[in-house]
Amino acid sequence: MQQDDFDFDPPSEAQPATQGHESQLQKANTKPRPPYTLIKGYLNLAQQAALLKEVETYPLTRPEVFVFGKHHPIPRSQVWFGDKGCDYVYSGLFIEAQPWPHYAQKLRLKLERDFGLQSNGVLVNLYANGHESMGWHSDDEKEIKSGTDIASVTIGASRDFFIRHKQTLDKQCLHLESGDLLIMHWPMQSDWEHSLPKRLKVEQPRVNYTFRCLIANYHQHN
Ligand SMILES: O=C(O)CCC(=O)C(=O)O
Ligand SMILES: [Fe+2]
Repeated sequence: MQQDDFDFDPPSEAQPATQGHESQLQKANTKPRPPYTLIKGYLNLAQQAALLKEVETYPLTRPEVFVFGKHHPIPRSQVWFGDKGCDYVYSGLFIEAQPWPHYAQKLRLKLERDFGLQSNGVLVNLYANGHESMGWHSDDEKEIKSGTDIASVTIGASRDFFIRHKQTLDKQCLHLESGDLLIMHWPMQSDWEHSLPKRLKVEQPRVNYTFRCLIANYHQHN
């Protein structure tokens, strides 16, 4: 065992704090409820620190998107790590998979061990401060494998995360803090959108990892 492996290997003791899809409350409530599981404090401080340090080595970029006839840099920076053949088209941008860094890979294996989460790629977003954000969207790209969940891990600054039903516009706000894990269960992306609004008072950076399972080689065949 490598010395730096110690802190990702023990099984997690964290328990689900909120189960978006199974609570008694939900059964009694007729309003649509997003199918998610929120696990507060999933990662301990050492795990968070290891990931934050690793982020400094990531080849983050700030691609431009074409909206309303103009090019705009996205209001955050990002990188996509994935297995061979797991390239991704996200916000209309083709992103080639970069090889997995050490701790991002360890986190992927931990999620698989703790929850049986299947993933072959992770999108990492860095929000330098509360001026950076992500607009309403669903992670419903065609290359995402049907039936798979999306796991989102937050490190750094706490931020509000909104979830909104596409038809009823019912809205929920989750306050995501460093170390929290949010699992968005299939088929949440078909009925719900999510966003990370600006919070101008936030001065610290936040990093978010969203683990996804793609159909391998999708862009070679489509
Ligand atoms: O930063 C977040 O919590 C959201 C990230 C997200 O929605 C995405 O990467 O698709
Ligand atoms: Fe998303």
